[in-house]
Amino acid sequence: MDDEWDDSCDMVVAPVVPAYNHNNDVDEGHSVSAMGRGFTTFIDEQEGGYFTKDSNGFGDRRGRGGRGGRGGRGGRGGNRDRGDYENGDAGNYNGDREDRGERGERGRGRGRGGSRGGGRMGGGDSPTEGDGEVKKPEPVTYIPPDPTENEDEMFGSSISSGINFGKFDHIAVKVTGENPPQAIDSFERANLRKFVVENVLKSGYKKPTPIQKHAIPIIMNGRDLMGCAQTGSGKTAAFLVPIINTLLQDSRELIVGENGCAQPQVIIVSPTRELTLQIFNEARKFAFGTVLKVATAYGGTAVRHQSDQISRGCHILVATPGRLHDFVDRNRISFDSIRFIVLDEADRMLDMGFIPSIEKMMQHPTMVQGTDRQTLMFSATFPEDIQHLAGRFLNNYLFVAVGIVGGASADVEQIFYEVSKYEKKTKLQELVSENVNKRVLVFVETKRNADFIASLLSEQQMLTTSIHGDRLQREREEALDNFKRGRHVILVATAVAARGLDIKNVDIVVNYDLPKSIDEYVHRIGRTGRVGNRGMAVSFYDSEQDSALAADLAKILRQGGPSGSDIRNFNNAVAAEPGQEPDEEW
Ligand SMILES: Nc1ncnc2c1ncn2[C@@H]1O[C@H](COP(=O)(O)OP(=O)(O)OP(=O)(O)O)[C@@H](O)[C@H]1O
Repeated sequence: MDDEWDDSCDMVVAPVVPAYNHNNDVDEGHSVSAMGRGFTTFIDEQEGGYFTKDSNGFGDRRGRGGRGGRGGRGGRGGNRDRGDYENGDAGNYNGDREDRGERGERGRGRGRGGSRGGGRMGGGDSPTEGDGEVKKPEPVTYIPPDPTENEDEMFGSSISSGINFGKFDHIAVKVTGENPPQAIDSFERANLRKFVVENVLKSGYKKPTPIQKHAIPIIMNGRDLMGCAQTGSGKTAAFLVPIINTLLQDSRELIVGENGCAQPQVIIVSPTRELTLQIFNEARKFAFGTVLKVATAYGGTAVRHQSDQISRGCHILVATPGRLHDFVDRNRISFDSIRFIVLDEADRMLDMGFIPSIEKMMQHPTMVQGTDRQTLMFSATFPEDIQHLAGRFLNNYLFVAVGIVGGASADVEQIFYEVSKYEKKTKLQELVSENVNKRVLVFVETKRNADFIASLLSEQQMLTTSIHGDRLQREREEALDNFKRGRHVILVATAVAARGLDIKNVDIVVNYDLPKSIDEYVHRIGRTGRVGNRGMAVSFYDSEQDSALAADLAKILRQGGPSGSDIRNFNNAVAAEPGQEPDEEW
């Protein structure tokens, strides 16, 4: 029973901190004052129409979603990524102690003051109610739908490559480090096993992208890797394909220890639950038809359910750090058999919010030596200070940079409107009415504003939903699914949706509020214009709020990246591709 599981939770209770008097609830994963949680335009399927409610969009279940831990403020320069990597998936070991962030599932219906900061496992996820009384956390009962077994559905999830896919070949690639292996130029000639090639081809991949051309042989040759390539350029397959191939080529016994303690051979960690779920589905796809078992562990879901799956043994575990540590602390997972560790969105995973979790994993007593495993890190952005940190976990690694490290996808047209905060609403309304039936992803800074904007657009008869850290996990997954399937054409999101999510046909990304860091901007606009498809990003620039970002934005618009190259200054940096940087029209 989940209850038992949760009761035995070794929770450290943070000291009671007076309610933080936040301004309009910047979405850092802490509590907001009471208000409806989440907004969705209701789709009345029976009637075939829709109606809207100005409630929380979920009938009378008005309990607040509680809080997760503080998302951990970005390391560099203060407010970096102060977003919604929330509900405790971010760092501070609140982990899935984050589950308690979901206690609103039972609808307590009262707001709570947020405890800011946070010590170990307390962080923003203290079980105190603001009155100093310690409440027993309610267990999370959400069991996500079983992953599809339908082959068409499984392989149909990819975004089809677009008109500019061929131009990937013109992007300069730099590979630095000792003895890089030769890049591949086709999946068929990459010495991959039959099943793996079949699964790649069934996914609709005809040619590898530049990061895949380099990362696949590097990983198959047993090397560690830091890989940097623009958003939507196939980094996920760049690590999954060679890992799965290696697991099949050099198979090892799948071990489940005493009391169902699983020993995965691969751990892939990512900063958000939705991204974790997406990578899990990708891994299932590339491992389809093989003996490999893939499992997932992420917060906001019933622990027992995931625990049962994992205890059957898994070669590959895709997890958020919080839930991963919850399982590790309870001896449900150990690192004794690890062969690969992957940090996806690695710069985020090594940022202040997550670094304690990553260190905890890397230094865990059961973790194999760095030289006995491969450690792989991927992101579209990789600031130098984070690269320094990353170096601690890597062993004689190769660094692959496709194009400019931290550069924006050249397939995204970037448009800016200078608007004051009072004009934003009208401008957004105009924009969506000029783009009826287009799929629009709107980023806002606060959870409260996400709901507000979603309800505003719904009043305009736009099928709109929202995703943010105050929504229950079930609601978050439903919102994303409805947006993916086109049942809702507008998704209003906080930063929780900024990284990694691969959604077909996102026509326009709107930065209703610009983010605080340029890297975050690059990730957000990268939700459109993926795999050679064209996309558009419209940003509302408020000179009172956003001037600190202006210089970096100008750089990005000139197609320059903010973050440089391999910090190790290898002399052997080679432009591995003959091509030049793409010209203007790119
Ligand atoms: N070689 C390929 N040919 C065609 N499509 C591909 C290829 N590789 C990946 N894709 C598809 O491209 C899309 C983007 O891939 P993916 O999500 O791995 O990008 P990413 O580089 O990780 O982006 P982000 O930085 O935003 O996380 C996916 O739908 C994926 O299935």
